[in-house]
Amino acid sequence: MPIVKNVSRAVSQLLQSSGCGCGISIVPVRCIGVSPRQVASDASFHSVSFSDTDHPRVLITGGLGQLGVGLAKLLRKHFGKNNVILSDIRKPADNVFYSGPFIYADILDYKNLREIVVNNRITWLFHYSALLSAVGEANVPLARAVNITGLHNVLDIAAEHNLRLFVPSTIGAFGPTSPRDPTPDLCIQRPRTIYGVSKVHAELMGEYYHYRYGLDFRCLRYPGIISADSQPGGGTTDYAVQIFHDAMKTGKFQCNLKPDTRLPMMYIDDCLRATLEVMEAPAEALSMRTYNISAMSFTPEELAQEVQKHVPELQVTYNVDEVRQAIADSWPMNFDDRNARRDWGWKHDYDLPELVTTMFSFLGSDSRIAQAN
Ligand SMILES: NC(=O)c1ccc[n+]([C@@H]2O[C@H](COP(=O)([O-])OP(=O)(O)OC[C@H]3O[C@@H](n4cnc5c(N)ncnc54)[C@H](O)[C@@H]3O)[C@@H](O)[C@H]2O)c1
Ligand SMILES: C[C@@H](O)[C@H](N)C(=O)O
Repeated sequence: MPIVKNVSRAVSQLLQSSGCGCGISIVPVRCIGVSPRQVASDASFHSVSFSDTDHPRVLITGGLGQLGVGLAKLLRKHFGKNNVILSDIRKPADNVFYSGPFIYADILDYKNLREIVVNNRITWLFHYSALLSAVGEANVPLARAVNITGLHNVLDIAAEHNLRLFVPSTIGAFGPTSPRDPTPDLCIQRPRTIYGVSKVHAELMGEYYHYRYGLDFRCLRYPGIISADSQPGGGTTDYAVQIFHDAMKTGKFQCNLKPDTRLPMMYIDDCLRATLEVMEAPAEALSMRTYNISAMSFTPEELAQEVQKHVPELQVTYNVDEVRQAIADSWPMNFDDRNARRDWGWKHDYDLPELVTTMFSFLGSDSRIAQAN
């Protein structure tokens, strides 16, 4: 296809997908000839070969954490194995490496990331790299670099190459002065962790690039995510995954949050499905670019009671981690996700009893397989 046709289709896609509905005229970055990084107006736009009938070409950054491998699996089912590239700075396990394309990508290396996007004709980018709340407090300079500088690289590359960009935010983007029960989409956001500050920054920068440059930025604020086959990366909600493993292995669980600490949570399948759904939603359906999504809220005590229905002998003790407790006490207790439900039909499948049953059936079959081997 001639380049001129490609570019004009890209521009019209970009204009259609801007969908801000705010009455402000959008000038895509490429039309004004100066990108946020001062890239020449004729540089590297040939990656735009994705039309509505094609599958997107996907890159996932930070893909070896709790969520990325599951996301790759879901997207590969929809778009084909070779259209979804998982990336990280860590070495993948054999089963991950052999399940589809994997590439080394450090989001702090702008040129490396740009080369990957260009050479692989990427059209959709899921930006999962981050340091989570607890590990972020333990290493603020690194969290600031990965979560803020890394995001800047991703935003610029996405704007230059006309990508559809998904960046997850979190319940951690709210703070002690936000309304906590429930927390709406739009309210005061003054988080007190570097993680939360960087996520508010990501929400605002993504929306700014959308309105300023027409970037197709989409963002969901995830609750704490619970998964059976992947480990959390150092957050405040990690206890809600660990309890299942300890219940199965030792029958004893020591919780690092107080028994009555209520936080929004979600099963990983709901989270990843929501992510795909918001990326596939028509731009005109999105009245906002950053949405809360919700499924359930519970306290450690309530989770333990539900777990004890499956493992009655489980003993739970509490040894509160002051850092995590202070973080949890500043976060939403319940999330108001009415806008996501109204705009693009978000609906969760898993509530607390279903989550617990699903976790045990997964871990149970997993441990039976391990014992048999
Ligand atoms: N898991 C949750 O409960 C949850 C909840 C809300 C939001 N989120 C968000 O979802 C995303 C994925 O979360 P997760 O739980 O999988 O995180 P994780 O901590 O498990 O994984 C993050 C990954 O980022 C990678 N990374 C670190 N520095 C990097 C760099 N310089 N370049 C490239 N990759 C780098 C790490 O190696 C790691 O594999 C994050 O942005 C997180 O903030 C997660
Ligand atoms: C909530 C979420 O962002 C992450 N699991 C954390 O606790 O930091």
